[in-house]
Amino acid sequence: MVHIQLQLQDEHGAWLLSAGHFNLYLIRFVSCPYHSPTSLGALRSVSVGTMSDSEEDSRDRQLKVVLIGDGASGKTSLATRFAQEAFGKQYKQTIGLDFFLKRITLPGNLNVTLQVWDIGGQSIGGKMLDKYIYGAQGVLLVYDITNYQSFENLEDWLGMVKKVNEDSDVQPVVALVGNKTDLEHMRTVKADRHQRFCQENGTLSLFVSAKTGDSVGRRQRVGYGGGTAVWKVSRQLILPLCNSALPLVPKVSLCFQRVAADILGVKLTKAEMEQSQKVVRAELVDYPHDEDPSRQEANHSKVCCVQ
Ligand SMILES: Nc1nc2c(ncn2[C@@H]2O[C@H](COP(=O)(O)OP(=O)(O)OP(=O)(O)O)[C@@H](O)[C@H]2O)c(=O)[nH]1
Repeated sequence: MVHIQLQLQDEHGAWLLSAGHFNLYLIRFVSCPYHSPTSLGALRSVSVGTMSDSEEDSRDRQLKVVLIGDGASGKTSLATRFAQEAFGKQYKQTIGLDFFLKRITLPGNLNVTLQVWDIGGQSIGGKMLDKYIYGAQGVLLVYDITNYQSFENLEDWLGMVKKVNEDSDVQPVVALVGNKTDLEHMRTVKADRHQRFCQENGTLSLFVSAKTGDSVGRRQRVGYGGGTAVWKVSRQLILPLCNSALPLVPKVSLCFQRVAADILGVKLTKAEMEQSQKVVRAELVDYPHDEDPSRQEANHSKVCCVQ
């Protein structure tokens, strides 16, 4: 086992990443020009050493999770909410990709370091996308519930994930993430379209708001899609929730936690799910489908969220 210490700075000298015990594929990443130099700066240092068996036993598990989906669907916001509990209103397009690291603990005191690869929406036509996705154990397919096109384009994003993994025995855990649920009143992608996509493609199903950190609006029964032989989908996690009298909604951090747990085959109990989530009630205002949501701006104040 090789122990690697990496330190990366952006072009302004801010630390992007400083951590050890990385897998070898990240080293490949560093040594190849996968990244636009404008968003990933200098590699500060690399040290390589060996690790004993006992050290290896006690080390954190490392998981690579990629966020993909159209530009402005909220991938960076989700990653920032997860890693830094922060949200920025201003849109700054991700060029290439950005990294986030966060350590989480799963049941059984299992420490997991998630490497979150936030892939810019413009990468869909680019040459590097397959390389960014390669090796990911988890894939969050993100769309904006108020932007139907961002949902439609998921076929292309998922197609790329399938292509990258076509020769692989182990398939990534894929989650469909409907973001911006705080804008429920502007929703253009119906929840049943979302669920159908999950069933057809065997993905996990999540609704979130990077802005609030929660899922708000229509109370969402968290569930898995129907599953196919192609995708690795564990149903263990969801059963307790499906049986729950009160459907629950996840916090952003729980989405990442659930994907990590599913990758590692760890079962989260209902109590563990509830620990990191708030149930949010919202009064809904339903509009005719053919109405342009932008014309509904004046009615936004009718939506009231009670926590
Ligand atoms: N209301 C609301 N706005 C959000 C939410 N998530 C993101 N946004 C906003 O949507 C815009 C785009 O968010 P980003 O996170 O930069 O989107 P992205 O998918 O990373 O975009 P690319 O870098 O182009 O791929 C920003 O103005 C965010 O503030 C959300 O949950 N609710």
